[in-house]
Amino acid sequence: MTFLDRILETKKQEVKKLRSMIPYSVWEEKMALMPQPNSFVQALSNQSPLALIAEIKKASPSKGVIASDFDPIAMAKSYEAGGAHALSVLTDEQYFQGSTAILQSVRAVTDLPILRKDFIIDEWQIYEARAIGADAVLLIVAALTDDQLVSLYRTVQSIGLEALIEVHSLEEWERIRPLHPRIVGVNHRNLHTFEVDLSMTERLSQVIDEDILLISESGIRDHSDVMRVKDFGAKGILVGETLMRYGSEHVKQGIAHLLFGANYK
Ligand SMILES: O=P(O)(O)OC[C@@H](O)[C@@H](O)c1c[nH]c2ccccc12
Repeated sequence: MTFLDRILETKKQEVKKLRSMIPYSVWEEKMALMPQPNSFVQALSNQSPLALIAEIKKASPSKGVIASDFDPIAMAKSYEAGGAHALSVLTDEQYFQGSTAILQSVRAVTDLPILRKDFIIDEWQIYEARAIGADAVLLIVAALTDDQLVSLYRTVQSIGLEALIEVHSLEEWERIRPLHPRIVGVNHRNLHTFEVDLSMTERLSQVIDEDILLISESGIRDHSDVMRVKDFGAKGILVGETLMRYGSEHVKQGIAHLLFGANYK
C-alpha cells in the first residue's frame, strides 16, 4: 500500500462520517449564507515574475512537523503582507495536522482567494469547502477515476468554486485535457513515493497548452528553483515548507528572496 492509498482509505471513512452527520439541506443553507467566492484564477493571472500560492501547512507525512510554533492566522497575514497572490490551507487532520477550523480562521483575516488543500473524493467535501469559505479546491488526478473527476469538477463549478487540478505525469494530463481546465497544478512530488522531481514541470509544460495557468507545486526551496520552473514554463508556484520554515515574522523577507533572489533590497 502506498502513502496515497493509505490516505484515501482514511478519507473514505471520513466522508462516510461526514455524510451521515450532515444532510445536503444543511450545506445548502450554509452555502447560501456565504459571500461570492474570489476568483483564484484571476488572482493568479499575469503576475510578475510569477504567481505565488503560499501554503499554510503544519506537518506532512514526508517531513513530519514543519512548523513547531504554528500560528496560521499570523502566517496568513504575513503571506498577504509579503505579496502572496493566493493561499492554500491544508485541511487534512490525520496526515497534515490541518483542519477546516484553520481554514475558517484564515478566511476571517484575509481577502486573498483560498484553496482548500485536501484529498477530495466526494461532493460533500466540496460543499464543505464552500461552507467554510474556500474559493477553490484541489482535485488530485492520481486519487480519482475519470468518472469521479468529471463529476467532482462539475460539482465544483456548479457552486461557483474553482478547481486546481493536479497532475504528476503525461498520462494524467491526457486524462484531464477534455475538461479544458484554465489552471493546472504540476506536482513535483510523487504521492505514492514522495520523491520530488522539478523536471516534471519541464516535461509537462511541453504538452500543456500555453493559455493554461501552469502552477508548479512542491519541493521549491530557493530562488534558483523558482527561476528554473519559470524557464520551464510555469506561470505560478505553490510553496509550503520553504515558507513555513521562515515563520510568520520572517516570511515577508522569505517571499522576497524566493521571488526576487538575494539582490532584493
Ligand atoms: O511544502 P512544499 O514542498 O512546498 O509543497 C507544497 C504543496 O505543493 C504540497 O503540500 C502538496 C501538493 N499537492 C498536495 C496534495 C496533497 C497534500 C499536499 C500537497
